[in-house]
Amino acid sequence: MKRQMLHDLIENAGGCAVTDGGFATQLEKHGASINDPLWSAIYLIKDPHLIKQVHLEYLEAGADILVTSSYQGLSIEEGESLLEKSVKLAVEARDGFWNSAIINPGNKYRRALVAASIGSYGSYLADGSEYSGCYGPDVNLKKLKDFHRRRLQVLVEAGPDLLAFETIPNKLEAQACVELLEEESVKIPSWICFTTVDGENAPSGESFKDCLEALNKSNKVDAVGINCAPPHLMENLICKFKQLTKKAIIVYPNSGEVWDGKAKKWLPSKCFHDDEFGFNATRWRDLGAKIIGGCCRTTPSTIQIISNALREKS
Ligand SMILES: C[S+](C)CC[C@H](N)C(=O)O
Ligand SMILES: N[C@@H](CCS)C(=O)O
Ligand SMILES: [Zn+2]
Repeated sequence: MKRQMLHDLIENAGGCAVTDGGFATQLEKHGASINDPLWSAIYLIKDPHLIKQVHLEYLEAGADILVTSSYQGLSIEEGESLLEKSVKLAVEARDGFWNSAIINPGNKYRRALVAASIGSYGSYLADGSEYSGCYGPDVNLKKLKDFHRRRLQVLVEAGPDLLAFETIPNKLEAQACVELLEEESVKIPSWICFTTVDGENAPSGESFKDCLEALNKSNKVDAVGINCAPPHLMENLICKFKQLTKKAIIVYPNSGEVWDGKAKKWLPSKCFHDDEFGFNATRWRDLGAKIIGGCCRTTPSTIQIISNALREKS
């Protein structure tokens, strides 16, 4: 049953599954220029092969979940077909990789799931507000639902295994996402991830207790957690979320660099190097995280280290 897919994956992975790392970051490692309102989705037009290659690199590194390149961008005419294409490319990468893996007697991989990325309204605004939570007085629940509805419909129609709401910075948008999942009768699992700056609250200043209220009440939400926040904040947040929800907890932090929304670049800050992700991933798992990966400024080598650490016999 589709609804069970995410929980089955977690169980098959021994209680903690690995999601992939920064998608745009890895595109950039290949020389891509993503300084565009569509962000990584621009490569759906410019170079779809590169999109598939990045997915394959994350699969090789041990990712159990691929997040599609649909984080930003439906604001252009061909937006709908691009969204479909983002799912198709990830599914093709997954299927090709899996068909080769299973004929290998020493296969150590699991069949990965494809999660359709739905970035926050703030990411579309491209003003850094996915890290501030400040959408201004004109943004209400209806506006956020109107913004997300069509993209959600098109992505679900394209046939991913699950939906990944990413970098949600406030309670209102979390509520909009849940209401849409209910209204659209979405049958596949979903996760909703928040950003945070202080490691205690959502960027808007609202408590995670408040932000999680609507999510906890809905059986359309399978996992909740944090993405694209500094890794040193994860321990405290996992403990906090354990008190606030019975849902599976997911963390996929960035490297610790901070996004400057005006200058459009990552600024150095308190970072984890790849080798620190291994030990920390085992800590996060032991504290109760059920899905662990990386976000911006992490790469397949980060995911390889996480995957190796989580699969080592303890
Ligand atoms: C994950 S953030 C760094 C994505 C980019 C941002 N929304 C922008 O368009 O500038
Ligand atoms: N899935 C997106 C998230 C950005 S915060 C990416 O990895 O580029
Ligand atoms: Zn990120």
